[in-house]
Amino acid sequence: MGSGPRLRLRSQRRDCLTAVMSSKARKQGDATVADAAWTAAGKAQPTGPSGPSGRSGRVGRVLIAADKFKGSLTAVEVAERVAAGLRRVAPHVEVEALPVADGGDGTVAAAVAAGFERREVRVTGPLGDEVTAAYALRDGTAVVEMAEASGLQRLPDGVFAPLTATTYGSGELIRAALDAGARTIVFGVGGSATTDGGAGMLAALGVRFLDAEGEPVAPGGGALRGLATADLSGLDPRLADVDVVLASDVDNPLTGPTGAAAVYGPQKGAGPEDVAALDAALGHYAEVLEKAIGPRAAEYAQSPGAGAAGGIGYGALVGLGASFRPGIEIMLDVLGFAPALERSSLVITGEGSLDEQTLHGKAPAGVAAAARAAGKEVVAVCGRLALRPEALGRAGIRRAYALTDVEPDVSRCIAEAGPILENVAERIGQDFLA
Ligand SMILES: Nc1ncnc2c1ncn2[C@@H]1O[C@H](COP(=O)(O)OP(=O)(O)O)[C@@H](O)[C@H]1O
Ligand SMILES: O=C(O)[C@@H](CO)OP(=O)(O)O
Repeated sequence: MGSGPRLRLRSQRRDCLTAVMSSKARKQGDATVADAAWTAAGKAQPTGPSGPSGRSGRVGRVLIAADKFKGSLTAVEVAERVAAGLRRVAPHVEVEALPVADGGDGTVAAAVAAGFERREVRVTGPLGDEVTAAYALRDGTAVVEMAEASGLQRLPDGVFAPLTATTYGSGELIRAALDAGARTIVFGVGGSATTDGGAGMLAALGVRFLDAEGEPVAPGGGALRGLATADLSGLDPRLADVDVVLASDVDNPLTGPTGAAAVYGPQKGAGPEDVAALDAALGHYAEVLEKAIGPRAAEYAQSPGAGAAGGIGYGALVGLGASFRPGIEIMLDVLGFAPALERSSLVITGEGSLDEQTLHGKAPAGVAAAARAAGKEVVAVCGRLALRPEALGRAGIRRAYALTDVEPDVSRCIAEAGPILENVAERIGQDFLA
């Protein structure tokens, strides 16, 4: 496995959303300016809670670094609503928004909110139809999100295709990033409709996957059972000079009981027989690749992240020379989280459901770990909360605020997520900022 690129943190880069919010804050009077000066001096006041309410006295800039609430709010909307609620009770407080993502769907949107340029490309969707997908580009770094081309969100009418869905479009997105001159590609994976081991992606980048008759195998993971040879000689030569970082929030191997098909196949519509067929097909695919490129192909199949997004992690490790990094970790670097953290004293993170999964490398856990290491106070917002206070505390989250605390009817929480989140943010403002 190659070593990952050293992405430099860009100091003081303010994102578009932040600029909007800051200018709004400035309009609210001198108090904000005074507060901004105080935070700019980098002298974050001690933020330890001073009472049962968690009120911490004077808090400097607030950093909102939350992921989306899947199914109800994008990460940008979460940031906007939280900022609006905070302002109602603490208009003097300066707020900075840095929507985050962990490699799955929403990753390009987070990069764009942080100032990357959004580039759209027509690519092949999971069922072979054309879709418009976007990647993000800034200063030679491209953020490519496989879900943009090959995600569940791309299935027309939500009809699953566990055996036939292809990652070909993800390869086309990578090709577009290469055409644009990217030197580093952060390849965010997750939220996929596919279980093809990344064969479609590699085919789009020049690898030939042939059956016993010498014909290209059909798209999708199911057809990999009939794979006879893999020819990597036509792989796009530009990949040799580009650092590819596999950004994933899961570290599953390619196959077996914790592999791509067994764990994530069912959420793509795979029944037990499909799971068995896909698992066998992926195992066979790895054997064919081992014949083509040697034992490292077998080693990669066991590597963390190989089983991400239907095995596209494996395809990226084997074919693109990618290095694996936990998605939220690399994305925090890409988004410029460290400097934003430094100028803040309270961090608000969150996602739709704060649960056990959150603790295993999802965005709020990554944000909280980094913020805690920097001695910052962290609270979380979420649609639903399924973690006990002790578990939150271990993750570095002082308190979590759920929409369902305000509105017990979950369907209303989803339908009216924005206004309810503003109310929740008001409570945070009262507890920590007023
Ligand atoms: N507004 C909301 N109110 C209550 N629950 C929500 C809301 N939005 C999302 N959720 C819950 O969060 C789940 C999505 O979790 P989330 O953490 O956003 O994504 P992931 O699937 O990556 O874990 C939804 O299935 C739903 O249960
Ligand atoms: O696409 C997938 O197979 C899974 C794992 O990578 O994604 P998510 O974590 O979003 O369920």
